[in-house]
Amino acid sequence: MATSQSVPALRYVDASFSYGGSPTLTGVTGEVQPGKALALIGPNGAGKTTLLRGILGTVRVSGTMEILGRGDGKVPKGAIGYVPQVADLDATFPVTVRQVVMMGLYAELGWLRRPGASHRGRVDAVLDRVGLTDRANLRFGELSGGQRQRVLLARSIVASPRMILLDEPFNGLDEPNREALLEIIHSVKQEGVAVVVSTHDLKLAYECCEDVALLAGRQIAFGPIDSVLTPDNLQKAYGSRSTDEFVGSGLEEALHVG
Ligand SMILES: Nc1ncnc2c1ncn2[C@@H]1O[C@H](COP(=O)(O)OP(=O)(O)OP(=O)(O)O)[C@@H](O)[C@H]1O
Repeated sequence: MATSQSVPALRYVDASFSYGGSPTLTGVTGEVQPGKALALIGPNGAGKTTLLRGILGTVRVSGTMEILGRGDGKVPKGAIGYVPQVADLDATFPVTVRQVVMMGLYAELGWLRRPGASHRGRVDAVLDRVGLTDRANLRFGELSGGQRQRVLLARSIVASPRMILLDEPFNGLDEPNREALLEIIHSVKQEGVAVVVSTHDLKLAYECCEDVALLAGRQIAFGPIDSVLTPDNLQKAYGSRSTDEFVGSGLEEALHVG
């Protein structure tokens, strides 16, 4: 878990992100302190996932990007937890909930992947934390979508990361699962973990994030949520698109504020 409040967990200055050709996302400047959360907000194709991939080192980044105080991309094993947008696990794959969470320790376990009692204890503790102890031996595919999302979050935090990246984690979740996920995010923040979450859900941003990066192929604005999510900035990001598709997300209300 994080120990220093002075070194940002993530800091980038005029960073650009590309898949090899011309940049997909440009002009990104901002930082996330340990124990704080940043929401990445923007329309489809804005570059939210791309920015997360930049942190993970799977897309090309130019400009400055420092992760946990390092600018060389050499992040300690297990220091970043990741919950992808689309589950990277086939729900029909015969693997138990406990095994899925254990995957979060693979970097520590090495290629033999032989967990000891302490690894099993950590998996049990994190399953308890996400409220799924009684589901531990079920097949992953037998769980509801929201429960699966909680398992994937458990997998991302079992190695005690210093930063977690969540790609649209609340898509399609019902209220109890949404609440459960929010509570876990709040509790890991209290332990000093930095959180970066891509979301279309502005309410979520208000509920758990201090800062927002508003993106639309470039960074429109970065900073405290109230100063970024202004009608003017949202219009810049979303243009003249109908707000119908955002009903319930908080965007429609935000665009009509003031
Ligand atoms: N592997 C890839 N190779 C090339 N271009 C890609 C790749 N993945 C995404 N892109 C492009 O990068 C741009 C940004 O996509 P990205 O997935 O980062 O947007 P997003 O803001 O996360 O969108 P959404 O809200 O729909 O998930 C899009 O134009 C997309 O087509």
